[in-house]
Amino acid sequence: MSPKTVDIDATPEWAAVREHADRLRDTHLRDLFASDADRADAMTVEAAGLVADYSKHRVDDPALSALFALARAADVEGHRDAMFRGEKINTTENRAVLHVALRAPRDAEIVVDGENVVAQVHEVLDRMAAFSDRVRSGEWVGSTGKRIRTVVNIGIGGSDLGPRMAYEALKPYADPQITCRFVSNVDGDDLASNVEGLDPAETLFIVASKTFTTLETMTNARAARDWLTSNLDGADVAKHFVAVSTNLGEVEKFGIDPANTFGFWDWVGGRYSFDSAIGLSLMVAIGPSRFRELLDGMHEVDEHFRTAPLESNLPAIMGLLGLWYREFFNAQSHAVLPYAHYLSRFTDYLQQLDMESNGKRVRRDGTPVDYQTGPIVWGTPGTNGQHAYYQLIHQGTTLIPADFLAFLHPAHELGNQHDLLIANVLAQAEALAFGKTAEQVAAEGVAPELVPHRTFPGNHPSTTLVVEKLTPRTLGALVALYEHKVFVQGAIWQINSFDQWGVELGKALAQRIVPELSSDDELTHDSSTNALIRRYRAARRGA
Ligand SMILES: O=P(O)(O)OC[C@H]1O[C@](O)(CO)[C@@H](O)[C@@H]1O
Repeated sequence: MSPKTVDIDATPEWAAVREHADRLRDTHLRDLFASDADRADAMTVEAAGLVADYSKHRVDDPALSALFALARAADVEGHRDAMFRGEKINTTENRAVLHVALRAPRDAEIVVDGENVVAQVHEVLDRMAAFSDRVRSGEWVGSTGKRIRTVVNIGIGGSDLGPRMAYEALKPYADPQITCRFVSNVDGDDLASNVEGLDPAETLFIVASKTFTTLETMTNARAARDWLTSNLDGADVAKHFVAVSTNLGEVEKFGIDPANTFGFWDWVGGRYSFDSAIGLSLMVAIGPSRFRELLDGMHEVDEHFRTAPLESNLPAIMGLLGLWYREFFNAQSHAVLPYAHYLSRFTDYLQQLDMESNGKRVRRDGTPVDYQTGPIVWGTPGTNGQHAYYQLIHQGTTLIPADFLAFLHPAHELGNQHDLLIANVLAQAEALAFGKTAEQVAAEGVAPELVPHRTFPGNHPSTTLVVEKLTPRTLGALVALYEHKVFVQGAIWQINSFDQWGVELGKALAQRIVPELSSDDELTHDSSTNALIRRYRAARRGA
């Protein structure tokens, strides 16, 4: 059943949130903290080992109550329950949205079209585990009898970003005997540079594609097969290629043994799929039991999201705070700033999760939105960003709400380096919130003409997420937290967060341009595109 579309910005709850935003527009975080000694304690919530301090946000209790009322007016809880029940809430594709089933325990039951999908999930997980164990133990060998040393995942978007991010994040837990590489771009330099120096006899390719028709992935998969067969005498493709896909027919046509194909289902969206068989490369790297820990961390957050009242529901709180700034404070973007070297790919991953889900301009019923939807998500691990773009967050003219991610224990203890890292993340959140007044600057004896330059306005909001340590379990919990945050926002904005029609036009135009680049056919694009194609034709003919 399709959830009813509500004119959310015409509701009294929306108007009430706007009133609170107007009331608080000129209130400084300094004053909010000064007037409430318990603010930090009251605005800290814990779920599945994630502790979130959201006290450095420009809200007070009445504003938060209005936001929770808005979530209820949008029936966030009803949408959430419909998702968990397996209803086809992806209405434009008539699909259920059940990534939560991917991490459900073996004895759980979620029925879609008469089938308990949890049983299917565990059947595939068991096959993935058996395969991973064979590769990790050296029992799986390539054509010449050598064990596998490198796994190359070929995929793009959701079939790349998740396993790539998690492999980087969990490197300290990975088997040192096997290295994973990730090839995604149709730019031939990606594949070429990634296979450089590899021994094909010890290389296993995982072709990961939900549809098994994606131009980039299929082009790279064919090129990888050519590389294998031309560099390894008598190569047996079946021993060096496995596939992950929902399209088993196309996989077989490619020449991959169905026995070495790991399926998933149309109710798993690409950007919600790294905990399905799409995570096979990760499972090979970290092993099945650690992969299970990751799934358990996700499940713990699923249960929190499913059962906690909105007032203590972490994804709901983060989603509502994001919406507060996006719509009522004109914030265009949201920074995610992990103070963890191994989370180098986390924000890339979140970009697809958030921007492909909520970068929408029509509501579920096809009517246009007349309010802001998904923000631009960006960021890199600290402290590098501090020496690059933090200047703009501190003193620029744009409001950029941020999530700081801090871990109490590092993977490697090197002197007091972890203290230095943590001091930096705490200092940044503090500086952004409270700034430095002109009076404070002047009192330090700064020359009057420099005072404006050295003044920090502050009042920049952030959430600090504190986690014990980056482990498979906590990584899973973090990913599920952001998945559900995106869900909450999409539900309030009345959009379908689970389709991605916006990527289609460019794909279709590229298919049209490909043959034109190597022909003399008359061009019928706009004058700019025509001229650019002619320039390319001329350069390539001269090459
Ligand atoms: O797994 P596939 O089918 O190759 O698709 C890859 C990606 O392409 C998209 O469909 C569009 O970018 C993503 O949603 C998806 O993750």
